[in-house]
Amino acid sequence: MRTVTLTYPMPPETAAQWAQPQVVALGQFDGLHLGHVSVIASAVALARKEGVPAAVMTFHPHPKDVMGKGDYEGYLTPQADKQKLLADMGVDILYIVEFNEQLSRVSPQNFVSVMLLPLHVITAVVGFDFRFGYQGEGDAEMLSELGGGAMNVETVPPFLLNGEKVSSSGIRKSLQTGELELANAWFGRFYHLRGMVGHGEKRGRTIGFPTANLQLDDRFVTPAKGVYAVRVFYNDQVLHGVMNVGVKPTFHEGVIAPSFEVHLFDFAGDLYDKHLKVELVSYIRPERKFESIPALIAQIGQDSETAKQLLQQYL
Ligand SMILES: Cc1cc2nc3c(=O)[nH]c(=O)nc-3n(C[C@H](O)[C@H](O)[C@H](O)COP(=O)(O)O)c2cc1C
Ligand SMILES: Nc1ncnc2c1ncn2[C@@H]1O[C@H](COP(=O)(O)OP(=O)(O)O)[C@@H](O)[C@H]1O
Repeated sequence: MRTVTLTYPMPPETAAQWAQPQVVALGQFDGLHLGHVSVIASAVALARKEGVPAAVMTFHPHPKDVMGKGDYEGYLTPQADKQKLLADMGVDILYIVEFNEQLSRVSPQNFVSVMLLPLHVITAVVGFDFRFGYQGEGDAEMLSELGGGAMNVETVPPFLLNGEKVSSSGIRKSLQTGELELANAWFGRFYHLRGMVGHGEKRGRTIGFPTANLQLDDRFVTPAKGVYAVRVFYNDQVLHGVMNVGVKPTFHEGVIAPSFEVHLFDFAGDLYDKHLKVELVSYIRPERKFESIPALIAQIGQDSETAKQLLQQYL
């Protein structure tokens, strides 16, 4: 897959370089959940049928990150993850349009005439609720009108799971309230975090549970505070473990930034500065303050047993 960064307005030489008959799926696609997958799979299938490249056009940073008041809660699939997942889906070209104040003011007309038609897009594939252009004035119907005869528009209906519409906002809410099962079902895979192992407070080893403290690679959506059964990808190995997301109220009175710490089963070794991918398989319990350190140790022991049971099916 080729990844191409575009800015508005697209310079003619850039358009000339990438202009070719192509099918383009348009959208933010943060999460690449089952709904997004159905839009992108439709685009890939259409492109294969027409014998042209399958492209995705998305925006970065997330419009809410740019337009909000600094309250954006992060990405479900940061850029690097998005690229990998899209390549795995058979996408040939990923256009990342730089989102900024200027782009937010572009009319639907100008977006289509400056960013789509010069690329010779033959079909644009969008989800049923796709909006574009200044204040979201444009929808699929307008996209089709503005494309004139040059560009078809295919609209993909909502993807339902147990009668509910799969959505990024629903996934964010589920992750933040500990409804991990629902979030994972809507993703069609396990939610994961990625990061380098940094130094913590060096207490873990003294209580019999060393924990690798993750410094996240990007601004991931923070899942609910608490304990998770996790699968950890380290080099070529898949290891099982238990993760605590939280502020360690047993040891800290004030508010500290949440930490993401993983205790790996059947592992001994140095993980500092190593890169881990951590898949969140099950939510076990909320984080809480313990009256004593032995009580916390006993609970972590129980959490580990629970996690081992839950992860058994993935051995
Ligand atoms: C499975 C697990 C569950 C945990 N649960 C809690 C908890 O409920 N409350 C709490 O204050 N700390 C909890 N912790 C965090 C420990 O307090 C922390 O791992 C320990 O203080 C070591 O921190 P360090 O790695 O920074 O040295 C948990 C840690 C693990 C691995
Ligand atoms: N089973 C294990 N799970 C996680 N980390 C381990 C394990 N065994 C050894 N380690 C190492 O120990 C470190 C964690 O020890 P800990 O005392 O909790 O220190 P820190 O507070 O710096 O995280 C990890 O970063 C890793 O290098």
